[in-house]
Order: sequence, then structure tokens, then C-alpha cells
Amino acid sequence: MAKKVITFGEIMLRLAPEGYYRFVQAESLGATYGGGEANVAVSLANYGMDAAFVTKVPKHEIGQCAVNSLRRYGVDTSYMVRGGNRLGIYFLEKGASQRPSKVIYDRAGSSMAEATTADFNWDEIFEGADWFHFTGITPALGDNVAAVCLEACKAAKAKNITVSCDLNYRNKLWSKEKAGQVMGQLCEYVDVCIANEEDASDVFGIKAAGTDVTSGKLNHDGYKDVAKQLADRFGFQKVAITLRESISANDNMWAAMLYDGNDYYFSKKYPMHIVDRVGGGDSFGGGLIYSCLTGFEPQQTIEFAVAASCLKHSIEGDFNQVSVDEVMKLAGGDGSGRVQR
Ligand SMILES: O=C(O)C(=O)C[C@H](O)[C@H](O)CO
Repeated sequence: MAKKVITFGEIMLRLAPEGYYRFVQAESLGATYGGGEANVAVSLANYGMDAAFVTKVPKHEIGQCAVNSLRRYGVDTSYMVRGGNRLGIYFLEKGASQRPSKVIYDRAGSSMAEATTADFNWDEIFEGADWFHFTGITPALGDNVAAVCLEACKAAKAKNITVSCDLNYRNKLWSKEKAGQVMGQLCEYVDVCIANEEDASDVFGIKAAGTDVTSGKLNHDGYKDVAKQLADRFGFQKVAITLRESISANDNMWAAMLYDGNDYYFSKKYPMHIVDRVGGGDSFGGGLIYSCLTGFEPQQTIEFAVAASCLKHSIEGDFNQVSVDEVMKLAGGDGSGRVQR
């Protein structure tokens, strides 16, 4: 039977100018949907897992469009709650070369931002579930949503469900101090932590000894140090750190490291030309959860997750639309992207 994974967060309408147009130039905006945890659910459904996404969306047609965007990939939307006033929106201007991408949120007062603990029955949602995933974006929506997250974490632990969290710090949603306080409480329930060195520093003030995290150029020892400090502080079973070296807005080196409490496993390093970076971290999370639930060895786990995420960077939209086979081919191949016939 397919493993059952529950993800919890906000799905938004994503509005973006075509190609690399700036906002001021655009005369139309393309509409797609996305959100950290929804993106993870799509990855997992594409890998054949039983993935359910939990959120609250308004009862009107735009809320339904968000639901449909997930259904088309086979994500279970049956626990989604209908109500509230609006679907959150984010505007995305894609960067190019030395001009970075820009995100503008228009999500205040969304159905999900106003959700409360009364909206969700976690006992029912977690029936038969193997894994629960959320990111730091969800509790950042407000104290009410952080309270739902805490309730979900406690319910998951009571049922012996593995909990993963991607720290995903969003400075447009909350301060570092508030993030540290709320995430510190939630991380007590987390088994698998996904982070990058910037998140670890922003949320928990964890820095690798003697390195400057803002430069994005930690050495291997620096990444190991960050992962170990995270695991030591919260008792995580596993910490996965993504390693991004930016060359320009569209060209990055991409790799990751997994720490399982004993050893450190570094993946291959991929030079990527980026088509769409949004959702790149979520596709890594999806790959990691799939690998853990499938029982891959640690090295294979990190190779699968990073290859999955590498492929996502070549795909338009938030969702990673690749199969297990495609990820395996990249993870086991030479990374050249040669045509497959
Ligand atoms: O930034 C957010 O809150 C989003 O959910 C938008 C994107 O889907 C997300 O950043 C991708 O991780």
C-alpha cells in the first residue's frame, strides 16, 4: 500500500508576467497555484505516494481552482476546509542574470491566515498516515495558524507519525525573533529538519563556527557544523541542508548534505541553468520524504532529493512534475541532460 503523507500550509494564486518581463511592463499575468507544502504534496503524488494537502480555501470559484490545481496531479484534497474570505495571492517577477526575482505577497486576511484550531480534526486527518510535513511559512501566517501547527504536531506525535519541517524563513511574514520563538517550540516535535545555512542562522542564530553565512560559501565543515548544532539542539533524527551557490539569478550550483546523527552524506553537485526557482526547496523536501519512506540508504536519499530538486529548477511553475524514473536517471547518470531516445 502506498505510504500516506499529510502536508499542511497555504496554497496561493501565483500571478506572474510572461517570461522575464518586469511587473511594470506586463499587460497580462499568468495564473498558476503554489505554496510550500502544496508543492511537496504534488511531488509525492507524482512519485505514487498517497499525498494529502490540508488547508483552508474560500468557497468561491477561485478557491476551487486552487483545489483543482492539486487534484490534477492526484493530491488528496478531501481534508481541505472551505470558508473564509479570500485566497492568498503572490506576484512573481522572474529575475535574469544579475537582476534577482521578486515576490510580492497579497495574502493578508486569506482563509488560511484566519484559520483556527476549530477548523481541523487532526485525529481524523492522521488516520493511517505515515508522515506529516509543514514549513516555517505556515506558523508565520499568524499566532492562530501557529496554534494549529502545534496541535497538528502533537497529534502526529501521539500517533507515532514522522514529522518533517522545512525552516523556510520568510522575512516578509515575521521577524527573526518571533520565528525563533515559535519554531523553537514546534521543532521539539520534528524528526526530520530541512534547512539551508541562512535559515538556521535567521531562525535560530545557528552559525558555523568562523564562517560568514551571508556569503553563501560555507565549506563542508561549515555545513556539518550547522547540521550538528541543529540536531543537538532539537534532537532531530535527520537534518538535510541544501547547498546553493549563486552564480547569477539563472545559474546556480546545487547540492545537499544529509546528517543522520552519525555521518554526513554529501550529494553530487549540479550546475543548473534555472527556468523557475520557486518551489526548488519544496521539490527537495518531496524527494527527501519519498526516499525516507521508500527506505533508501542515506547516500541514495540525498542523491534522490537533490536530483529531484535539480530537475524542478528546469520546470515552470511551483510544482515539480517529474517521475521517480526521471529522478533516478539523473541521480544515477552524468547530469549532462543529454536527449533520451
Ligand atoms: O512564499 C510562500 O509563502 C509560498 O508559499 C510561495 C512559494 O510557493 C514558496 O515560497 C515556495 O517554497
